[in-house]
Amino acid sequence: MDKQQLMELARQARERAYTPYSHFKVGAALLDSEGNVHMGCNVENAAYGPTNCAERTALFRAIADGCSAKSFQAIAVIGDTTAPITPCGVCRQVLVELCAAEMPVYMGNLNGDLVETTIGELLPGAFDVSSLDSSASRTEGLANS
Ligand SMILES: O=c1ccn([C@H]2C[C@H](O)[C@@H](CO)O2)c(=O)[nH]1
Ligand SMILES: [Zn+2]
Repeated sequence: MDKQQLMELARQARERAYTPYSHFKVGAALLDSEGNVHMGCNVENAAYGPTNCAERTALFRAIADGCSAKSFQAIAVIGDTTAPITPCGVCRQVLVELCAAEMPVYMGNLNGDLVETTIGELLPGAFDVSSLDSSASRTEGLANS
């Protein structure tokens, strides 16, 4: 499965988006370690806050289907944007949690533009599991005092 094929699946996932409020449809396709693809779309809510982005829908589906964190090969995201769509901050945080820093992230639009990056580039210096290490916090606390 190449990046164009994964993007085409994201494009198909986008058609299923539930967007009665923004009318802004987004699709995502997440390639797992076995070559299976988990598709996601954004799902909005009248209370706005509970809205789930396409990227997180795909990631959470894959975890619920039994995939391991950090085992994914790539994710493609597509929206009807002038420049290729870029994941929101909340999705970047979830991508950091569940994907390897160097995993390819393909960002596209309906015109066929495609930009490739990684979650490490999208969210440098992220707060992640290593940030919760209490001995590291203590060491930094001592260094800062
Ligand atoms: O990368 C993105 C950016 C936005 N959205 C959704 C959230 C909301 O439903 C709509 C408008 O922000 O697009 C996504 O799904 N993914
Ligand atoms: Zn998001």
